[in-house]
Amino acid sequence: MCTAANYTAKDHYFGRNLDLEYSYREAVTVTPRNFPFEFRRVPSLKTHHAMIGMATVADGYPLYYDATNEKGLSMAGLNFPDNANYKPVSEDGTNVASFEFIPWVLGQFETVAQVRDALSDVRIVDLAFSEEFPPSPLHWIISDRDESITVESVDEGLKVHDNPIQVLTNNPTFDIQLFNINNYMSLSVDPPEPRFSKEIPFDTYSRGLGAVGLPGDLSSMSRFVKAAFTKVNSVSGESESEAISQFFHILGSVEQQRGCVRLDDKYEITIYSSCCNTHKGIYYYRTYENSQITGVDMHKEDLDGSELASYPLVKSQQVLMQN
Ligand SMILES: C[C@H](CCC(=O)NCCS(=O)(=O)O)[C@H]1CC[C@H]2[C@@H]3CC[C@@H]4C[C@H](O)CC[C@]4(C)[C@H]3C[C@H](O)[C@]12C
Repeated sequence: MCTAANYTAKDHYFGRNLDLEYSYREAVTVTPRNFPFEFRRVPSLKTHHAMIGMATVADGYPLYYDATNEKGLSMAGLNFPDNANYKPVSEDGTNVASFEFIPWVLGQFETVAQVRDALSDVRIVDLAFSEEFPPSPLHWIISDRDESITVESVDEGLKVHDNPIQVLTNNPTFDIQLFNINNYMSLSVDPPEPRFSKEIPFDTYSRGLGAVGLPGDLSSMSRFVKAAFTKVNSVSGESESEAISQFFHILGSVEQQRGCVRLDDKYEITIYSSCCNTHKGIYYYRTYENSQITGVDMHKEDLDGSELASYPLVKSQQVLMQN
């Protein structure tokens, strides 16, 4: 399970939690403009927009989980088991393999509007990167500063949903996630007005009563509602420090603590949380054990080069002793 979100203060921020019980050796990876992107069934991109994000690099190829390009367009893949349906390669249309989708989009486009147009003849095809990396069942959120869409390749074909909440989690399909939000329309950050009955002497004995009913469990529908409530009501100062702190608190509202979701002999945890300043191209992250925010600035790399730059995650806790 995972959660992705957007937040806008002075700059725009995009990031996600990766919730899993194991790690794929992910690293913060910058792909410069002249790294040759070869694709299986669509023309390669010899030059393209540079991008930064979290990836497993396999045979020199960045398998991105989430990334942002130098124009500020961002994209993340989140688990979508049983619903994702990738298609066989066809003679017509634009056949993009699921593992190519992030580089193919971020390599060429600057805005969600451009992506929406381009997707009209795209089919996500069921080609594997390798035996070690078969296709994962994913759906995607694609965002710029102004809007987000959710892209789902399902039995009926490719669905592109507007995502006004700018949050994505996992199952069920996005139309159901959006509909489910209706159940929570009366939640509020303000103290409630008693409307239950005039007969009962209600007492606002605690702060926060306006949002009683907001789910707190870690299921995917509940995380969608919780992250949406936190995100749409979020307030912060405009400085980088205030904005990224707020962003990590939005993701923190749905993070997974070890022990709460059991998978056979393991537990699902939030392996990392990321927050990219999409304007500055700085990718910040925290890991389950490292609460310190670590950053990688894409503009410190040679973006006209052709070699990937990869930064393995700093995973151990950074404690600042004060005496
Ligand atoms: C598993 C993760 C989602 C986390 C999640 O939701 N976990 C709940 C599991 S559960 O549903 O609760 O059981 C997803 C998110 C992004 C994915 C990578 C995308 C690039 C690449 C694509 C290739 O084709 C296959 C390998 C590849 C490295 C992918 C591996 C894996 O699939 C990643 C990490």
